[in-house]
This record gives sequence, structure tokens and C-alpha cells, in this order.
Amino acid sequence: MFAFTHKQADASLCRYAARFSAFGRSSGKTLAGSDSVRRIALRSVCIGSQDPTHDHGFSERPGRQSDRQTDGMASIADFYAGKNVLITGATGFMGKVLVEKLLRSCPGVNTLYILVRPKAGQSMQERVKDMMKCKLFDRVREDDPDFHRKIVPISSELMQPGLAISPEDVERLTACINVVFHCAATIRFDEPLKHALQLNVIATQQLLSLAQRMEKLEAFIHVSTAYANCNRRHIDEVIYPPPVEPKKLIDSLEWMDDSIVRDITPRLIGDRPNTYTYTKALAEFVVQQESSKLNIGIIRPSIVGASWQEPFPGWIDNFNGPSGVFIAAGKGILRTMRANNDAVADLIPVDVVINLTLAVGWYTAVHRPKSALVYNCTTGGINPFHWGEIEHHVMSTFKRNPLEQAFRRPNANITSNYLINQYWILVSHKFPALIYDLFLRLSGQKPQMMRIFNRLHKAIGLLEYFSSQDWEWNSENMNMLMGQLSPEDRKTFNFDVRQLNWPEYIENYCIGTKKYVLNEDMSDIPAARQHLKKLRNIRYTFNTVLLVFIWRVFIARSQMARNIWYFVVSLCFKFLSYFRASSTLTA
Ligand SMILES: CCCCCCCCCCCCCCCCCC(=O)SCCNC(=O)CCNC(=O)[C@H](O)C(C)(C)COP(=O)(O)OP(=O)(O)OC[C@H]1O[C@@H](n2cnc3c(N)ncnc32)[C@H](O)[C@@H]1OP(=O)(O)O
Ligand SMILES: NC(=O)C1=CN([C@@H]2O[C@H](COP(=O)(O)OP(=O)(O)OC[C@H]3O[C@@H](n4cnc5c(N)ncnc54)[C@H](OP(=O)(O)O)[C@@H]3O)[C@@H](O)[C@H]2O)C=CC1
Repeated sequence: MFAFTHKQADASLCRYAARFSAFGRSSGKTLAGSDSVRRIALRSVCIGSQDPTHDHGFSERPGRQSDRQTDGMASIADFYAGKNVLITGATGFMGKVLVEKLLRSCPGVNTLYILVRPKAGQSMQERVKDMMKCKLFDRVREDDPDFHRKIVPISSELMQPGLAISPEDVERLTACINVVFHCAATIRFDEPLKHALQLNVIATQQLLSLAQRMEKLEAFIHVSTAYANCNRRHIDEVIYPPPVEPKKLIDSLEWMDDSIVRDITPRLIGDRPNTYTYTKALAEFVVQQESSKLNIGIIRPSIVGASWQEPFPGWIDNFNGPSGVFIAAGKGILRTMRANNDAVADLIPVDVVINLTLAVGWYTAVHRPKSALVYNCTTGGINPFHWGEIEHHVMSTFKRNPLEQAFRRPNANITSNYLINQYWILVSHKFPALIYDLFLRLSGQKPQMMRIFNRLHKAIGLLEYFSSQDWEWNSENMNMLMGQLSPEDRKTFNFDVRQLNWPEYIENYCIGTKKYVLNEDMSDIPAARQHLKKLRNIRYTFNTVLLVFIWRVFIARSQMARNIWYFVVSLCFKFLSYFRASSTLTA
């Protein structure tokens, strides 16, 4: 019934205990004897127990392949060999990294079916072709120039009934898929509730229905977010009761006019900051409801950032989350933002999330936990780094490796004080924008800076909730899983964030935004530095002119200012005469 023997269980427990005590040492925390250690140890024992009369939390589900005896011994790459994998959201940031890693580190994988929709005038095929040309796939291309053979796009629009998958494709998928990775979602913070509900909840429900019809399905992995329950300070690896029964909400929103939904949205989302976190929480509940019928794993990454190591450091392709903030700061546009210097910046590199996701796919299929296991994929509890430190390293990187055509010299500061932030917005954002727009107008161009600042303020306003406070996530399952991997798999699918060197990571992240988001050439850095020097000279000139102007105004209006001015000038004059006299004497 169970793949593990007592011996293996003991070995795994020892391995885990050794890892955990090492973790305790490295993070400076004493964890031995804590409740969490006991809980994990118990769980490891359960995994290894062979007593069939006991409820071990692992199940055999009818109608699914039962090859656990062999898979239990297999490495992650061996497990994926010959498998057919379905991925939603493969054209997105994380989906692309997932596809790349599967192709590179699991070369035996049979076929990756990816659900894609036509978009922005491009057909599904054109989009997939473009995606495969991306630099991200360079290493895969080197290993296997024909890697695209393994990718089969399936036309699908997740907002449509039945996910708009053709009956032939449904038949094909239900007959062959072994593992599903559900990454697709709307991650916009300002998404109207109906839209977010449709994509994040209803589409998930529909995908689960499709998964239930898959004859060979071994695991269904759902990507959620660590912030799904951000209304709590401490977040365990459990699915919390949903804020509302999803079915009731779906039924009631169905007949409501968009404007009514917009009006009641704040009341509905309650103490969550946006419709994104709210609908992701509902989606988790929907997924959990199916956990008696499917082998389910739920990954909850925190703020996903550029890659740490794979396929190369610093890969990032979007403005989401901190990336847009870093770029705006590097361009000298963003000078102030509300954030807590001492709050933990729970960034997690995208390759870590994907390595964990693949390991969870393996573990869920091989060990078949009875209920859905949740994996909080975070760094704060293990290797914390703070927003203040991030600010320092971002600024230092962009001063050494400037972005092209910066608006001003990079010099952003974060503050948790609302009034100070408002002051700097006025002085460092709005005032320069006004002057620049005036200059554009005078030179016959269209003013644009104020518009850019308004968008920036909207974006950072939506992010401030996450940068002004911190959360505590329990990541026992992530640690437990690490203990289950062979030493080889731990290297190939590394998600041990204790080894993460933050200053180096942030530097690569910033350079990644320059190279891969803005497509700037590193060889143009000398010109960018020259541009910064020019901006510095403009600033010095501007400040001097401003000072002289203010002083002149003062002198014209105040006798006292005039007296001070004459006093300073006569002092300078006396000093000069003394200096000249003494130099004539020595000559
Ligand atoms: C040195 C300082 C150190 C600072 C430290 C502090 C840093 C704090 C960072 C905190 C991050 C916290 C994130 C929390 C994440 C939760 C994790 C998740 O689960 S989920 C993951 C997290 N989810 C998210 O992060 C989603 C957040 N984003 C949104 O909700 C929306 O994009 C929006 C409402 C911000 C703007 O809507 P809208 O006005 O309709 O604009 P569109 O969307 O249509 O984009 C138009 C164009 O602008 C571009 N662009 C976009 N953003 C930025 C930016 N920040 N900037 C610049 N540009 C940006 C965009 O690429 C596009 O370009 P193009 O294609 O036209 O060329
Ligand atoms: N990025 C982050 O910081 C974090 C992300 N997550 C979670 O990770 C997952 C992936 O996020 P990420 O890769 O960053 O997001 P992206 O926005 O980069 O990708 C979203 C994907 O979903 C697809 N999608 C969206 N709408 C539809 C639709 N109507 N029909 C078909 N496909 C659609 C997109 O396809 P298309 O290209 O056609 O638009 C895209 O492939 C999400 O579930 C998110 O909640 C969790 C924590 C943090």
C-alpha cells in the first residue's frame, strides 16, 4: 500500500531532522523541540508507516495509475519521463520558466500541452513561436534545437464556458494528461471583481472538472499566492475558510449590473486590499473541495522576482510587483515611496518557485496525500531581507549600472511617514514633472511627464499595502519536501533559499530589468553614465540659478538680507585682499 519502508522512513526522518537543525543554526533560531519540529517529524513518520489500518494521510484513488512502488524510488526527472503535462498560463512570467525548466531538467518528458489564447492580433501559433524564441530558452535550444516538438499549444480562452477547448482537444487531453499545472490567473490588483472571479475562480473550477475526466491524472498543482490570506498576520499551510461561499457569490454576481458590482466590491473584499487576493482565496477553497477526488498540491509563492540561478541569473520579463518600482527608481522617476524600512521584503526568485512546483508535482503524484497539501513558498522566515536593505542595494546597483536616458539621477527613498512621503511627492515628483512638461510645451512637444507620474502613483498606491507591513508564513511543508528529495534532486531542483545571497541577487535582478525588460545593452553603460553626469551638471546649474534668484528677491525686499549680503561680500573681498598681499610678500 505504501511506497516507503520503515527503514526509508527512518532515513528520511533523520535526513529531515539534520536539515532542519542545520536550518535552525543558519537562521540563528533554536527550533529543536519546538511544536513545528514535532509536527514535521510526526508527518515524516506517517509517510513512512506501513500499517494499513492506520490513517496516514495518504490515499489511493480509484481510476488512477498506481505505479507508486516504482515512482517512490524515482528521481524527479525520472518521474516526469514519458509524462504528458498540461500547463495553463504558460505564456506568462512563471509559466514560461516552468516550461523551460521541464524541458531542460526533465528531458524525458513526453509532451507539454499548453493552453493558449490568441492575443493582441497574434494567433495562438504566432504567440507560441515568439515565446520559444525568447532568450529564456537559449540553454534548452543548445541542448535540443528541436525542443518545440514537445510543446503542443491548445487553443483556449479561460473566460469562456468549457474554457473554449474544442471537443477533439478535450478528448485528447482527457486521454493522456498525467500532471496539470494551473498557473493562469489575472494578477492585476485593480481587476473588476466579476472579471477576477471569472478567471481566478470559475476557470479554476472548470479546469478541475476537466481534470476529473483525465484518466491518467496523477497530480493537479494549483499556483496560488502567499497573500491570498493577507488579512491575517500569521499564515499557516492550511486553507482557511473562504470569506464567502464561492458558489453563492458567483450566483449572485451573475445577474448584477457591473456598476452595482463595482459599488459593493469594497464591502465584499472586506479587509483584503484588492480583488486579486480575494479571488485567489476563493480559488484555494474551490480547489480544496476537489481534494477527495484528485491528488492536489497548492503552491503559495510570495512576491515572485527575477531568477536567482536558472537558466541564468536575473531573468525577468515584466513590470509587475517590485520590478516596475526598481525600474522607475533606476530611471530617476520614482524618488519616494511609502514602505517600511524594517518590514521583511518577502521576495522569492522565480526559479525557486518553479523548482518547488515541479518537486510538488512529483511528491503529490508519488505520495498522494489524502488532502491537498499547501506549500507556503516564502523567504522571510528562513532568510529575511528588509525593504530598507532592498532600497540601498537597488540604488547602489543603478548608480553603478545606470539605465539609459534616465529622467533624473537615481535617488529613491522609502519612508513609512505619510506626510513626509506627500512632501517628497510634491517636491521630487510633481514639481519636476511640471517643469519638464512646461519645457516640452515650449519646445512644441506634447507634455507627458505628469501623465507618467499619475500612473506611477496609481501603481505604487496599489503596492504600498504589501511594502508597509510584514507577515509570518509557516513553511514546514516546503522544508518537509526538501527532506524528501535525493541529494541530486536537491541540486537540480534547488529551492533552499538559505543559500540566497541577497545583495548579489538584487544586483542581478536590477541588471536583469535593464537587459530583459528594457532591452538595454550593457555596452551602452558608459553613455548612460555620461548622461547621469550631464543630469548632475544640470542639477547643479539649476540649483545655483535658483539660489541666486531667491537671494536677489530677498535682497530686493529686505534690509536685513541686504545687510547680510554686503557683510558677506565685504568679508570675501577682505579675505581676497589678504590672500593677495600675503602671496606678494612670500614672492
Ligand atoms: C528602490 C526602491 C525600493 C522600493 C521598495 C518597495 C517595493 C515595493 C514593491 C511591493 C510589491 C508588492 C507586490 C505584492 C505582490 C503580491 C504577489 C502576487 O501574488 S501577484 C503579482 C503581483 N501583481 C502585480 O504586481 C500586478 C500589479 N499591476 C497592476 O495591477 C496594474 O499593472 C496597474 C494597476 C499597476 C497598472 O494598470 P494600468 O494603468 O492599466 O497599466 P497596465 O497594466 O495596462 O500597464 C501599462 C504599461 O505600464 C507598465 N507597468 C505596469 N506596472 C508598472 C509599474 N509598476 N511601473 C512601471 N510600469 C508599469 C506595463 O508593463 C505596461 O507597459 P506596456 O505593455 O503598455 O508597454
Ligand atoms: N508574479 C507574482 O509575483 C506572483 C504570481 N503568483 C501566481 O502565479 C501565477 C502566475 O503568475 P504570473 O506568471 O506572474 O502571471 P502572468 O500575468 O505573467 O501570466 C498569467 C498567465 O495567465 C494567462 N491568462 C490570463 N487570462 C487568461 C485567459 N482569459 N485565458 C487564457 N489564459 C489567460 C496569461 O495568458 P496571456 O499571455 O494570453 O495573457 C498568462 O499566460 C498566478 O496564478 C499568480 O496568481 C503568485 C504569487 C506571486
